[in-house]
Amino acid sequence: MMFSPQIRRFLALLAPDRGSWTLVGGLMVASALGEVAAPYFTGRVTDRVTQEDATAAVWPLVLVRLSSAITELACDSMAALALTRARKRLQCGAVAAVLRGDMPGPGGSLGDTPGAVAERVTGDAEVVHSSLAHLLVSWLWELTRAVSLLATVAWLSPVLGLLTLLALPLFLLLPRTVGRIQQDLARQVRVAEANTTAVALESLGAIGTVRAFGHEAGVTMRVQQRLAQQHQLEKKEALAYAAGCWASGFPSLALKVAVLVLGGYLVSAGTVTPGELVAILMCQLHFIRAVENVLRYLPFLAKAFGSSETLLELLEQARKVTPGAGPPSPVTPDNHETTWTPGLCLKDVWMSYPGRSEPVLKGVSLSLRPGEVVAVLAPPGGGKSSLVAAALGLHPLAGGAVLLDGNPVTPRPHSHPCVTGVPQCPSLLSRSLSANITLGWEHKEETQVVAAARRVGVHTWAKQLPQGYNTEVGPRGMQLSGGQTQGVALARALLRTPRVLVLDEPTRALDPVIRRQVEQELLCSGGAGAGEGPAVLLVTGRVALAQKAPRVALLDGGRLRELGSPEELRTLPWAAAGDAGNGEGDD
Ligand SMILES: Nc1ncnc2c1ncn2[C@@H]1O[C@H](COP(=O)(O)OP(=O)(O)OP(=O)(O)O)[C@@H](O)[C@H]1O
Repeated sequence: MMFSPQIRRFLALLAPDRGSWTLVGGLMVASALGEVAAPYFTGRVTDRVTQEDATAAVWPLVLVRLSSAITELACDSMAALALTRARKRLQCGAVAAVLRGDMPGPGGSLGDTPGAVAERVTGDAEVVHSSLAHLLVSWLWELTRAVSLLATVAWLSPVLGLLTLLALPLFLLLPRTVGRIQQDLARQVRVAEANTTAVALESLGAIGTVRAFGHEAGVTMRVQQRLAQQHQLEKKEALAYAAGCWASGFPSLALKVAVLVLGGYLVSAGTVTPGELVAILMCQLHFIRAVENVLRYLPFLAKAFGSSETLLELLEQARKVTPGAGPPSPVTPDNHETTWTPGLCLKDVWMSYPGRSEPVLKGVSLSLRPGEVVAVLAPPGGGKSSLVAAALGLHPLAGGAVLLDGNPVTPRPHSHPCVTGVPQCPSLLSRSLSANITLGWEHKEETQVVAAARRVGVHTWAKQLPQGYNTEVGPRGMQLSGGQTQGVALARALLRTPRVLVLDEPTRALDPVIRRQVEQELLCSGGAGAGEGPAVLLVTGRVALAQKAPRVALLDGGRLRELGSPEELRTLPWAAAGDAGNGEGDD
């Protein structure tokens, strides 16, 4: 049977519980027999009312109804459990796919900030679960009842069964059209809600800056504009809902009249007995109610599907990206030829951002042998962080390749990180200082953690904390200063003894004394000789730091040019003014 992509995605979500759902279906059909029993046996009693054994038809009715009630209870419980498992799968799957990079994270279609992405993932999954927990099971009940009742009518009188069947398109077409409109609107409303939340979170996150610059009115207006857009969509959604209710009521009236007229004729013609007509009329009444309920639940179901669509669509894409054999490299296009060279090699790397007409990296090539240190100097906005993201394999490339010993660089979970980086704004998690340094490498000895911390000046302040390395750093490391956070990120990278260290303005937030120590450490961590220690790619806007490196390259306008020697920096007017532009004095 052909389903719409939306239903297919939803069924894929329920598929792992297909055994439970098959049992739920079986129990539903068994229970629906109880619904059919009432009209059927009432008809039998009507026909036998003049006979002595009229009560003989009553006992089966009682027994069938009783077992039907028990079956219904078992069925509801099983369905509720299966739906809870589906919600867990949806949430865990989405979070895992975002973390793996298979699904867009902040800045993608789920939202601009981590808060917006989290709100979409949990919010969408919650809406789907709460709607479906109430609706899907009830809807399936009504559908099963409707089918059983229609089958009974057709069995008692094929003509009246056919009439009922012919009336069905009237039941379906009108509400379906309205349902589509509702579904579309529901999706738009979810997007508008997420946008409003993103704007509110952004404003609250930057409340200090907003107040300092007296921009409260502007921010409030922005939030109001988003709310107004959302309100407009919700009004349309309410109108569509009212239209949906009307569309589900009108066809039932038409069917009732038709069955009464034709049924009366069939009794007078002797085709059906009066008892059978009573049973048919009762079945019809229940059938119409069941179909009305099926249709009444449809808009809500459509809304639930609409709310989950983006998430399910992205999960489906994520599944296609990762077919069984492990994730492909997110950075190296499939058809790129690889050649074996030791160390890190950026080969003709191109990188673009959506919505930006010009590539941010244009054919960047650079190789670092083990133990080599290369500084890349770039002006503000010159593409430093983009180059670092490319070197770490964190951003898809538009062209070219990033290779380590001839193999594409891929951030793989649970494997030894051969290429490690320190971003310009490192992230800490709400854990202890020690756990933030080890982060995923909990097997490391405390002495190793302390040794790494000593190398970057973290030990000096860490030992003064109330619980030393076990001190909690607070949500997102809020209890540490910018310089301390940068130190932790550096210790984290060094602890892993990587083959390549990629550093983005690694000492910017450090105080001058520690900065000198750390710079010395980083510039020497390459083993001070080719072939030993990690290769270090040091990306910076500070001329004074770049000058200390044995090899220097300039990144400007997306293109990389390596200088003959660091001394050449003195001859560049742009570079000479660079540090002043950064607002950071040289040592
Ligand atoms: N996600 C993004 N979407 C669109 N454009 C982006 C994105 N990230 C960066 N850019 C743009 O790409 C260019 C390079 O950005 P990048 O952050 O790599 O520069 P940078 O040298 O690290 O900047 P800074 O000196 O501020 O650290 C900038 O013009 C920036 O506006």
